[in-house]
Amino acid sequence: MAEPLVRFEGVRKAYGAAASGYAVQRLDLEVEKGELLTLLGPSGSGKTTTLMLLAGFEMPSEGRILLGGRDIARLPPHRRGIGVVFQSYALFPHMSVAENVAFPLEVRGVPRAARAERVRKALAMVRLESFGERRPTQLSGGQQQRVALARAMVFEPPIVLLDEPLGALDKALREEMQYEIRALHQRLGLTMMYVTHDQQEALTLSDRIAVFEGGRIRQLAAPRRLYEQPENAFVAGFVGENNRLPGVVRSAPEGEGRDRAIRVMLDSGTEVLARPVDAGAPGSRCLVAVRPERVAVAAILASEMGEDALSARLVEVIFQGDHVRLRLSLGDGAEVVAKRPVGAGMLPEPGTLVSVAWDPAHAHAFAAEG
Ligand SMILES: Nc1ncnc2c1ncn2[C@@H]1O[C@H](COP(=O)(O)OP(=O)(O)OP(=O)(O)O)[C@@H](O)[C@H]1O
Repeated sequence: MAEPLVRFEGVRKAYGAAASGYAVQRLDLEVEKGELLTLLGPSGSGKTTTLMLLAGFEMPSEGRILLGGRDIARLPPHRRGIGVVFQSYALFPHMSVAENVAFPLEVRGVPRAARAERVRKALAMVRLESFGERRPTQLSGGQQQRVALARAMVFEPPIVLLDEPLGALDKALREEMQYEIRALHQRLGLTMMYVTHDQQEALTLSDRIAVFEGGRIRQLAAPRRLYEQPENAFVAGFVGENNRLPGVVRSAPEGEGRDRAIRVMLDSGTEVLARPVDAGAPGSRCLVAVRPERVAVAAILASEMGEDALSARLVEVIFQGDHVRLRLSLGDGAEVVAKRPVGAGMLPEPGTLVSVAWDPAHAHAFAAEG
């Protein structure tokens, strides 16, 4: 195996005394050359700290960080040769767009003639060739962020770090920029480490996603795997939408492969089959998670639908453009949401007694957390 471009080895970071806690708990993480790795997690989970440790703006309390196989502990930020893009564009207002992009070349002593050509190329990469003479204030937010990207890439750094770079943009522009960053990453084979708390953004952009919680990585996987096979209740709840049904494990696993299942008594009073992920032994509390798009709803009584169907009352139908959401009450306060494409058949009236069911292979049973 080729040496990863970046390697965090047992890295911990406490901002104050260790007794007051670690912002990053114990990080072992590798970034491969040419990959776009996203750090995803709620506010305060340690994503920015991890990025700052790599950029050199913070120092680890323990552990090592290697870049290209070399320990970078003693290198100040400007000698690490890493490109950084922040949420606030941090462009120099008194300089033109071209001067902003030329700045990293200037500090690295690139001769003037070579600078002009590289600036032109970098601006072309972000489709701003004709904007070189403008001031940053004469650009839209999206354009300013593209200048910041050009400035971070112009000196061809081995890795570009991006901290919520699209956080200040409106939704439409954010989505457009996501495709643009992805295209740049693929076309140029750039290695990128990207911080966001927006799971949709992470799913769109990433080769792999590291899900952070409380300074730890809870799962590191490709987007599809993360979505379809979350390894714990936290990831199941944070990535994509999930119905979360608390209950108690009733039986040890039976069956093999896709059919491996346990029985769970839901708090709402029904027993269901689910695929065990990290659920404990019989008697322990657990959480069954089912994606709304996996919940089938039929306007017949549960007893007619099959032994694993639950009976529910349709509470509300919410129109959401390309799909409708059905809110269903299981009794005892428990609710399930189902998602259906628009035009997928007649819908029962709110108030109707219906049945809901799902393939047990799509119901994941996790150990209850917290
Ligand atoms: N300079 C600092 N001094 C002290 N504590 C800090 C400092 N920076 C961050 N922290 C703390 O470290 C923890 C992790 O913060 P960090 O900014 O890395 O999280 P994050 O996941 O990037 O959050 P956000 O999405 O809100 O930016 C938090 O508890 C935060 O309060």
